[in-house]
Amino acid sequence: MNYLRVEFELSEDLHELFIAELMDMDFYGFEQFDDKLVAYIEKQRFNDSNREYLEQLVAAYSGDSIMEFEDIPEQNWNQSWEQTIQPQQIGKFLVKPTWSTERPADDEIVLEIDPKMSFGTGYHTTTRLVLKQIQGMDLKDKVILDAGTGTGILAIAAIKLGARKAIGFDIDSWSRDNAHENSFLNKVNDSFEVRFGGIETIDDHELFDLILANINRNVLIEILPDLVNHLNNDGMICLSGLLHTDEDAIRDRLYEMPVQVSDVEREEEWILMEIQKVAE
Ligand SMILES: C[S@@+](CC[C@H](N)C(=O)[O-])C[C@H]1O[C@@H](n2cnc3c(N)ncnc32)[C@H](O)[C@@H]1O
Repeated sequence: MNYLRVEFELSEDLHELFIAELMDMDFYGFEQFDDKLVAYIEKQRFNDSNREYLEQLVAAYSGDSIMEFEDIPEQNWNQSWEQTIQPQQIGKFLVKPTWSTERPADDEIVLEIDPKMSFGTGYHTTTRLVLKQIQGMDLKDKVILDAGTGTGILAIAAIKLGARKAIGFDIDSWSRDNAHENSFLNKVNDSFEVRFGGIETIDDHELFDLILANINRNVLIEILPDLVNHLNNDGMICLSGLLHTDEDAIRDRLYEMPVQVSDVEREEEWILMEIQKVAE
């Protein structure tokens, strides 16, 4: 499979906004520099109308700045991608690729994540927000749903915090394979089941103590009623992938559902909303 590398000459303050737009268009990996944003997409997912849309976006936000396209053969992709992935400490987690020799501190929980093409290196603020939110939770024996699992990083973290079982689903086949690989790398494959598809892969009778969903506003708004239906009594949802401008739309959507917003965490442009089930 071939990939397209798109380089945007773009000041840093516009990166988060563009990343949100690009994620909606199925772009995956992002590299951020002071004055440049680089994004990757499977070539077959990119067509002329995507290109036109990007041109309009760039024109609207950064005048006549430059956008460059480059084809990347798959073989080179992994090499160049791997070089950009460095270990990262996020709260009590050390997120690292297998090729890094960094050693964890005694009390750190290691998440070995080889991201390849899947989103979820821990570098993105939306992933970090969830990891920080769950690190202090008592997840012993809990059952977790990870909606839009990507690399599987959130499900793997939850299991390492004591969860008994996690189910992750993703509509992207590369993510499905990568989450599966990462479940073996972290030796949680007995407790982590990865499903290929959307919320319909979860049977009506399957209930969860904690649902983690780092996707994006439109998908979350669509699947929120299903997520709430799959919550145990006292269950909780962490929604991420939301910009602070999305908060009202999510609150409107929750209206008349048996839940309440119990916390909102903010970092840069992004928010995490923690939602708690309440007795009906
Ligand atoms: C922002 S990434 C999050 C990945 C990972 N959970 C993390 O926190 O780093 C969103 C993921 O959701 C997946 N996704 C997008 N729309 C989806 C949908 N309708 N159902 C399931 N997964 C979806 C994408 O393929 C992508 O892997």
